[in-house]
Amino acid sequence: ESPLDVQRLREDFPVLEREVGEGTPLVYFDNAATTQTPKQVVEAITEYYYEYNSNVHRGIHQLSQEASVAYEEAHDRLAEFVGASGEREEMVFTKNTTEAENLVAYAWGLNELGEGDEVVLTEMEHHASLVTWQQIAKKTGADVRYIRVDDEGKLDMEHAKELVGPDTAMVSVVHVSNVLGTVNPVSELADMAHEHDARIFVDGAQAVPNRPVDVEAIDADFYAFSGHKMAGPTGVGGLYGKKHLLEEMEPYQYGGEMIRKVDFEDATWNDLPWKFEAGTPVISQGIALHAAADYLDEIGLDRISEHEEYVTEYAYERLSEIEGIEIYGPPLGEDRGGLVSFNLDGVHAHDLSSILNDYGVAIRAGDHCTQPLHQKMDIPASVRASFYLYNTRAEVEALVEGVEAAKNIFA
Ligand SMILES: Cc1ncc(COP(=O)(O)O)c(CN[C@@H](CS)C(=O)O)c1O
Repeated sequence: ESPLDVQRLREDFPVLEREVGEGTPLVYFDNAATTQTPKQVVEAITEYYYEYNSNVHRGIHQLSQEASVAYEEAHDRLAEFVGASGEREEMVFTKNTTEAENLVAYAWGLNELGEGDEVVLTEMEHHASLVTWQQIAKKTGADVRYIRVDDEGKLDMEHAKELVGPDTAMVSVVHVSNVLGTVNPVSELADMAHEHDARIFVDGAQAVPNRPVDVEAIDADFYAFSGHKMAGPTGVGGLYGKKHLLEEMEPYQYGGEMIRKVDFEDATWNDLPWKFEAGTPVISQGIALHAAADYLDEIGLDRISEHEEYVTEYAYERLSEIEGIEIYGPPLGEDRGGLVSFNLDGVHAHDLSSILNDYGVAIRAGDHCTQPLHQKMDIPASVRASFYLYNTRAEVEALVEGVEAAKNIFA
């Protein structure tokens, strides 16, 4: 049984009542790309623009005071949401996970990396991490190494032990793979990195929305996530960083809000986290992200995780019954994210996704921003169904029906 009252929760998401095509009920299974947004979050945005829209950072007038307090408290709330005791000083708001990766790659990587240094990634990294560190390594003369992924889509930890060593300066690893669903042993990798005085960056885009995350228990040096993947709005992401690291880092974007004193010769920087938030920040988005964190905590992330497992294992089982289906990632019974990526023999992923669209099922087909992983798996693309707190086992039947239909058409 699911621990959630899904029918009640679905009332918070009007878009889920949508019909597509010729009156076909929408089955939204593209949550790893972006989740839907509950009324409570939309109302937080509306309330901001109707009642206290203003620029932040302490204008003298009342609206600016109210907006500043709300924006600052949103940082404290998201820090708490991921287990950061340093509150706002350890929580930078970015545009998304990708910008968080770039912030650390530029503000930390450009200064800390050089010839002889190594950045250790994994073969399952998203482009937000893989391309970013690959290009920063080119700029600094550092080398990149990739921890192998085995046939079950899990990290080869023996290989990780070989790669992480005295030349390692940074380990950057995805917490939950957006393709395989693999949940990586990020605490173990953090220990390995720290044994060699290296830093670890954890990409939590597919973890923070779906399971309790405690950055201090992991001992992550940096941890990134996106608001739009956790029932929040687009345009805001979170970068957790250990306070002493953020304090040592120079900003990589300059302008208003991030400065303290400026003269014609030089400038000094504002306190954390504002030092890393140049210009007018993501005000309404950050305030809405606070509402999203409250919404998810009210349900309970452990219950959301349990519900996702309930739907995912059913989808895995039902798809496995279809001849010609190949499912990627760890087998059932292992801890995995709320998604199933697969291919149907003889049917290109894009053809399958368009048939599924005819059945009202919204899934993703392509490389999911992990082209090297697909090259390694020797597949041009994959189809991915990804679930969230508002999906049901009954919806999985529409997915199965669509796959069967595609099989009859194409295979
Ligand atoms: C593991 C992981 N890491 C980083 C990102 C980037 O998140 P942004 O909010 O776009 O910056 C994503 C977003 N993956 C989307 C778009 S490709 C998917 O369909 O899988 C992700 O899954």
